[in-house]
Amino acid sequence: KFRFTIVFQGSYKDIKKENEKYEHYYKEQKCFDVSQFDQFLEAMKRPLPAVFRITGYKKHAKQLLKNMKRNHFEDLTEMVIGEETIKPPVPLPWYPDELAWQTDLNRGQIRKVPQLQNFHSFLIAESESGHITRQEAVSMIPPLLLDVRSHHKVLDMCAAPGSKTAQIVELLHRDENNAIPDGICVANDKDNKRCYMLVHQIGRLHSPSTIIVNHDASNFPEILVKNDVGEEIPLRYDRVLCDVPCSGDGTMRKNTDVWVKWNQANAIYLHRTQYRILLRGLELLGSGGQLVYSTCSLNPIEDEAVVAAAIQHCGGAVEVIDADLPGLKWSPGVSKWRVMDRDMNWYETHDEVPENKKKNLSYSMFPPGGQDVMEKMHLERCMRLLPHQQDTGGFFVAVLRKTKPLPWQKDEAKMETKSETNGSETKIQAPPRKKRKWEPGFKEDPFVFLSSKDEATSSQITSFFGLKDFPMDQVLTRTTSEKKKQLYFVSKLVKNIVETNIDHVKVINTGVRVFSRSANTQNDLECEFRLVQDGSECIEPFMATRVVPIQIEDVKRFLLEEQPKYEDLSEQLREKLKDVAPGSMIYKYQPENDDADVACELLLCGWRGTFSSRLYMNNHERMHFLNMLGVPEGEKKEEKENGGEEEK
Ligand SMILES: C[S@@+](CC[C@H](N)C(=O)[O-])C[C@H]1O[C@@H](n2cnc3c(N)ncnc32)[C@H](O)[C@@H]1O
Repeated sequence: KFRFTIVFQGSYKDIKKENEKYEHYYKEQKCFDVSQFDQFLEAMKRPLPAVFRITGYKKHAKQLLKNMKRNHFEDLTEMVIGEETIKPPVPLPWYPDELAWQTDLNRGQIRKVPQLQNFHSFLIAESESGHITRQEAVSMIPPLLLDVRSHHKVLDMCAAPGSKTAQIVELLHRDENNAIPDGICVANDKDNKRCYMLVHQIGRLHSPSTIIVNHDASNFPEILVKNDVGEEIPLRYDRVLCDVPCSGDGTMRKNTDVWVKWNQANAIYLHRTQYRILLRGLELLGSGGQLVYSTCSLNPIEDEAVVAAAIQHCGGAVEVIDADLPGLKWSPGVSKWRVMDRDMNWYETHDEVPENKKKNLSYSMFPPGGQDVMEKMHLERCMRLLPHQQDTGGFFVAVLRKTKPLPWQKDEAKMETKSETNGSETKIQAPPRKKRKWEPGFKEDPFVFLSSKDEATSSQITSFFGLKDFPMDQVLTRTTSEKKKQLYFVSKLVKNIVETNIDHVKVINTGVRVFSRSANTQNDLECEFRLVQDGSECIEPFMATRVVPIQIEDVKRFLLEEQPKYEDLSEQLREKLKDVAPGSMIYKYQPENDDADVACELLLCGWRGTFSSRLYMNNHERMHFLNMLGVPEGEKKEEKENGGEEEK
C-alpha cells in the first residue's frame, strides 16, 4: 500500500554523518564554490524536509488544493513542539500553481499534534487514492523541464518507482477536455519487480496513454509503429527522460546510509551505464526533440562527464540548452573536473592514467577537450542543485536538444531532406551494443484486443450504455478465455504499439479499466458489465445514455450515506432517475461557474437499483470525493464507521 509517510530516520538515526573520503573528494574536486563548502556539508547533515505534491489533472488538483488550504492550513500558525518551533507547511516557490508543499514536520509530529490530526487523515486518504504523492522536491524538476505537451511521445527510460512518470502522465493529460491525448508515455525499467511499482503508481492516474515496459535502457528495443498505409516505421520520441541509476550521493539527507557507503569507485562503476543509457536515449529521440538527463548525485563523473562525452560522440547533433524554473536556485554545471582512482590518485586527463588503469578509467570520464572545446559545450547550462541553496537534496539536471539525426543514423538523415550531414560526421560510429536478452522467466498475461469474435460483448455494452463512436477495438482483456472479467481501454497509438511489437517488447501493463463483469448474479440484467470509476473520464464522453446530471447536495448525500433513502434524494434527481433502467451508470456534476464551491466537473460511478440508487466506488475514492467537496473530517468519520465497504 502506498501510504503517506514522512521520512523517519528510525534505525538509521545512529549513523554518523561523516565520511572523510567524501569530504576530501568534494573539497578537492572543486565542483562548487569552495567558500560555501561548510554550508554545503552542514546542510547535507540536516534531515530533509518532507515534500508532497497534489497529483492529478488541473481542475481536480486545484479544487483539492483549495480545500486543503481552507480546511487544514488557514488557522495554522507556528507550533511549539518540545523545544522546537515548527512552521506550517509552505508551497515550493518554483512549482507551478502551488501544487507542491514542503513541511518541517516529521511523521510522529503530524500524527501526534492535535491541530494536525485532521490533516494527517486527509494525507492518508489522498495518498491511498493517489491524489497526493510524497516526492523529493528536486525530483520534481526533470519532468517540469521536459516541457511535455499532450501530443508528445515520451520515453521515460529508468522510470521506477515512477514519481517522475506520474508527472509526465499528468502533463500529457493537461488538456482537460480530452481524456484520450494523442501523445503517449512509454515508461521503462530494467528491474522487473520495480516495474510493478510503476504499475501501482501510474495505475492511480487512470491514463489510457501509458505503457509500462521492462528492458535495459542502454539497449532499449526499437519500437515500431504502423503508419496509415500499414508500413512499420521506428517510433521516434519527442521527449526522453534519462533519470539514470546513480550513486545517490545527493540523497544523503534522506538516505543516511550513503554516508557510510560512499566511495569514489561507485561513480566510476556507474558512469559507463549512464553514458550508454544517455546515448541510446539520444538515438531514440527525434530531431528537434528534447531529452532531460538527471541524477541525484553531485559527482561530475556521473553528471557533466556523461553529458560532455555524449555531446562529443554525437558530433554536433546534440546541444545543452538553457533551462530554468522561476524561483529555483541552482549553480551552473562545471567544465573542469578530475578523476580519482581507487587509491585516491587524481588524474586531470586520460593520458595521465597509467596503462593498467586505463580500462577502468575511461576516456569518457574526463573533460573531452581544451578550454575552447569545453566552452562550446556550454556545460554551465547544466543545473546543479545544492542542499544549502534551497533546503533540498543534491541533484543534477541537463536539458539536451537533438538538432539532427546522429552521425550514424544515416537512414534517418536521408529521410530528413533538410538535414546536412557532412563527411566528417558520418565517420562517427554507433556505440557498441550488448546483445539483447529475452529472459526465459518473463511471463505476462496476454494483451487481447476485442475483435469480431467478441461481437456479443461489444454490442451488449454499446447498446446498454448508448455508446456513440466509441472505439471498441481499443478495448483489451488480459485473457484468451471466453469469459472476460475486466476490460481495459487504450489510446489508438498504444494499441498500435502493443500489436506491432508484442514479439520483441516486454510489455508489463497498459490500459485503464473501463468495464468489469458485474458481480450481480440477477439474470434479468440487460448488461453483464458495469462501469468502473477508473475509466469514467474516458468513457463518459461517448455515452449517450445512463449519464445523469446531479446537484452538489445529492453528491454529498450519496458520499456520506452509502445507501441513501430514495425519498431523501432531491426531487429533481428522482425525476431523472425514473427513466433509467436498473444497472450501472454515471452521475455527472457540473459547476455552474468557476466560483462554485466545487468548481470542477465530477464523474461518479453509480448503480441504479429497482427501488434505490447509490454510488459504486471503493472507500478511498469515496473519501477523495468527500475531500473534493471540502467535507470536514468530523462529518466523514461517521460514515467511515457505518459503511466504507469495498465495491458492491
Ligand atoms: C534513479 S532511479 C529512477 C527513479 C524514477 N525516475 C522516479 O522518479 O521515480 C533509477 C532506476 O533505474 C533502474 N535501472 C538501473 N539500471 C537500468 C538500466 N540499465 N536500464 C533501465 N533501468 C535501469 C533502476 O531499477 C531504478 O528503478
